[in-house]
Amino acid sequence: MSAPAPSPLAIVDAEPLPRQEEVLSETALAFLAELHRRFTPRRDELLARRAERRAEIARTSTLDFLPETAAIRADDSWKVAPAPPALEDRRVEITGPTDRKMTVNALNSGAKVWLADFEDASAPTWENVVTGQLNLIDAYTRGIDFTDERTGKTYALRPDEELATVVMRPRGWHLDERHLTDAGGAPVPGALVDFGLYFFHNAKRLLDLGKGPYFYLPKTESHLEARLWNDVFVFAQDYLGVPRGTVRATVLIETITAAYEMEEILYELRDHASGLNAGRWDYLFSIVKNFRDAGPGFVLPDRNAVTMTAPFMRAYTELLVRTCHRRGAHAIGGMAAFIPSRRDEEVNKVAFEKVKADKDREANDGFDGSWVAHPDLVPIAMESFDRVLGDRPNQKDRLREDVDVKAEDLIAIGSLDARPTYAGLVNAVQVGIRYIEAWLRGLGAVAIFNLMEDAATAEISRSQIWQWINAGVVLDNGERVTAELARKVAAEELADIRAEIGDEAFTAGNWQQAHDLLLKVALDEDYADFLTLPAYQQLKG
Ligand SMILES: CC(=O)SCCNC(=O)CCNC(=O)[C@H](O)C(C)(C)COP(=O)(O)OP(=O)(O)OC[C@H]1O[C@@H](n2cnc3c(N)ncnc32)[C@H](O)[C@@H]1OP(=O)(O)O
Ligand SMILES: O=CC(=O)O
Repeated sequence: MSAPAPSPLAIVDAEPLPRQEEVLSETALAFLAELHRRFTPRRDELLARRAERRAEIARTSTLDFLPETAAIRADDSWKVAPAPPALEDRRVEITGPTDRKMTVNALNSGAKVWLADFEDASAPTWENVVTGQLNLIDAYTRGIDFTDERTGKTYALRPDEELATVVMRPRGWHLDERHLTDAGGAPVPGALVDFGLYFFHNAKRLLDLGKGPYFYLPKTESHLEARLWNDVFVFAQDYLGVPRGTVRATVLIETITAAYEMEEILYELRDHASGLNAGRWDYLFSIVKNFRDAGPGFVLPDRNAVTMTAPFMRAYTELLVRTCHRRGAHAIGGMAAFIPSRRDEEVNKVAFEKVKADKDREANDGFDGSWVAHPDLVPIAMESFDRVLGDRPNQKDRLREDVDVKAEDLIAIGSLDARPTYAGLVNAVQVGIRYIEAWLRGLGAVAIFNLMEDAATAEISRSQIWQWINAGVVLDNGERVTAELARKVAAEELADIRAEIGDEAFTAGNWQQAHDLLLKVALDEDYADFLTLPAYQQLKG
């Protein structure tokens, strides 16, 4: 029996955008409708499984490798598909949102790869969702060059061969796109919208350019979610008549549950997998979120005091490199949050030193490449990886058979010496308010106190406040963290911001709203799974 015709999707509650018909064409929408019809029910089931698993963690306060997939882990015979030429050498990857300027700057940055971000570095306004897709199409058709009317600066792409390879990051499974609904009024998952539009418009064009439709998959919590992505890829390739195996996906290992299923995730995606990435910030968020009520042994100190050399973080990255190389996949390092400043030499010096130390460690540990958040950091990371890789495109031959990570090593959180501080609480509140305010203005990534902040880093801040209150943490100054203390600190921060930027700018911004939202997601007993879920309800556009 043939499948029923896809229900038409409606664009709802959205002002028309210039050139939107180029992205939201009839044929593209029919493809999205088909993706939605086939895969959203399974997405819904998998979200329900997430909740069951979290309930299990709340009951047991532990995690282990899965007994039912032991045979996959024990089987030495399988490998992932060989990397396509454009993804053989990934020694430096720059990340960032897909606005027009960032698109040109990232492609020109000298990095091997650009993670074009529709996820944590992008607030999902309809405009960002649609024009981000247009910018990528314009980049591939070489129609993106422009002059910034505000500054008069002109932006033009360098010749083809020097451009970074794009690996596009769609939204995670949990976020819906409220501006696209089916006949029953149900929204289409943002992941399918972002993936679908990008794949539909660019897959063939990218093949003609000698590249391909490459993706970063965020916030995956299990190998079953990876299986869903694999099925989406198979269907999408067949639909467009593109050979199976053309898509390549790099999975972010950035949830604590996925860390126990790295092998299985690669196995599910083996015909489409090209690597794993150590998404450290979401990983910390996931640890706090999942063990938020597991007692004092799971309380993390101040966010900025948890470094990649903490034993449980090291266990995670070592296992990731070992797993990838055993299976022929690239292991890609994470984001050092220090941002340089073209105006402040001292800030620059600190950023360069910190990023160099981070990238040196990753290169020495066997990673094949790593992320930077800013073009001025590309040469720093390049040097770290050039030193170790030389002329080789990667170091997948370093199998790291010396690595032996046990289940308990990944959650040995109590092994840290540092304890939460009052300054850490203040910083969490400051970052939370300032980040949410920017997000409500449509900015998904911002520099705050010379650190890159995005949805993942802000999630850690608000979750730590929640956890510290729940665990009755006593800070270094002797104060117990309570909801009242958090409210007092937030009120002080709001007053400080008003004094800093003046009444006019304060009123023009979303500061009170951001303050209220932060307190909601940090204090509500009913912990929101993602801060972007309630924030999206309030996002205009
Ligand atoms: C945990 C995770 O998920 S990490 C991945 C998600 N996060 C990100 O991708 C963050 C990426 N980084 C950024 O968005 C930016 O670097 C920010 C917001 C942190 C700082 O940006 P700015 O304040 O514009 O920095 P700054 O003023 O120093 O920028 C200098 C120039 O570099 C450009 N630039 C800065 N970062 C980037 C980037 N990541 N990609 C491309 N260009 C960039 C700016 O556009 C600017 O260009 P211009 O000179 O033509 O105007
Ligand atoms: O997405 C990356 C992370 O560090 O989080």
